Amino acid sequence: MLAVQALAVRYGEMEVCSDVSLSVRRGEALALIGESGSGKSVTVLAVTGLLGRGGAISRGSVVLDGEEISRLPETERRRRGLFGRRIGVIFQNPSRALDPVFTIGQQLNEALSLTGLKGGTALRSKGAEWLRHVGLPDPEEALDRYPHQLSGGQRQRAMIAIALASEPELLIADEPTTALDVTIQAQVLNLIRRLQSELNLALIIVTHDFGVVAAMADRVSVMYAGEVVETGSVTEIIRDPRHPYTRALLGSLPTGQPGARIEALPGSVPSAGTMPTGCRFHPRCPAAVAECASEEPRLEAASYGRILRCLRAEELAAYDA
Ligand SMILES: Nc1ncnc2c1ncn2[C@@H]1O[C@H](COP(=O)(O)OP(=O)(O)OP(=O)(O)O)[C@@H](O)[C@H]1O
Repeated sequence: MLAVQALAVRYGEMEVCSDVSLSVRRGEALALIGESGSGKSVTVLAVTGLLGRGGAISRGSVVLDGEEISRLPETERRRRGLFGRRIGVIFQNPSRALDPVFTIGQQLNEALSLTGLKGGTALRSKGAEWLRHVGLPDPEEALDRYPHQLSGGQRQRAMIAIALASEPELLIADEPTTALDVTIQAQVLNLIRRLQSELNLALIIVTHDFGVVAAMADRVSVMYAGEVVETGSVTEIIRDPRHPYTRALLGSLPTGQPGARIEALPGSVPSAGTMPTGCRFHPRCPAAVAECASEEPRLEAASYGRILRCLRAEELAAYDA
């Protein structure tokens, strides 16, 4: 459904994504994980044509269902209905995505009319059906409410209903539950997963939480400093992470043992102006050798069926074996 190949994105002079390759099939869920600032959101904005002022795709390709869309200007991509119609997006903060001056029903109508549905009664009953689908209490009544008259969890559900009402082929959820209570988080994640499977959607879920990855996704792409560094099946990556960064991410999870030490990864993601030479992760990498500081690793298929960006991938795998 979506194939992003060697994508680079700039804001003015700053290259904020340098080499992002990922793909997702119909009916499949891909998680995009990485620390804050690794370029996850920028990747999503580039795909949807929402980079905004000063932002542009500078290299690479974005192919949506066979059509190359990265060369289209942002406005053209949006006008042709790629965003909203073929790609549904759920943002971290529903207040950003929902328009405060229109009722939930009016916003649902707009999405539904993209599918060709017309007529007040038909729109209203379909709108209520969507709200019921996402588990909103009193859907009929909720149609006439403004976003501020709903709770945070309800707003998130309404946004999911609006994103799906236009019947997109690809759903992108960017940290869809970060702003919610943990109990509501689980409900909303289950809801997204259920709808994704019922509607056979391609799903990209952006997160920095491996728990979310495990619960939601079939495959995962790990991002670091504007690049994808490892891609593979969720089960395999959680059981046997290969890239030193993925290992560090998984190693920094609390184990649940009282008093157990959490292995913190020292330092932070470098920013666009201060990228290290060679491998971008080398200054923080416990496995780095001299070569890592000078040679840029490419994203390559490793012999054991994983896609990795690490000069020492084969060597470390042999060592582990
Ligand atoms: N509008 C913008 N103008 C300039 N730089 C930007 C803009 N938006 C993002 N960036 C930069 O792009 C880089 C990647 O940001 P992005 O928001 O994609 O990270 P992220 O991985 O989604 O982080 P988080 O988990 O915190 O959302 C950051 O260095 C950020 O400062």
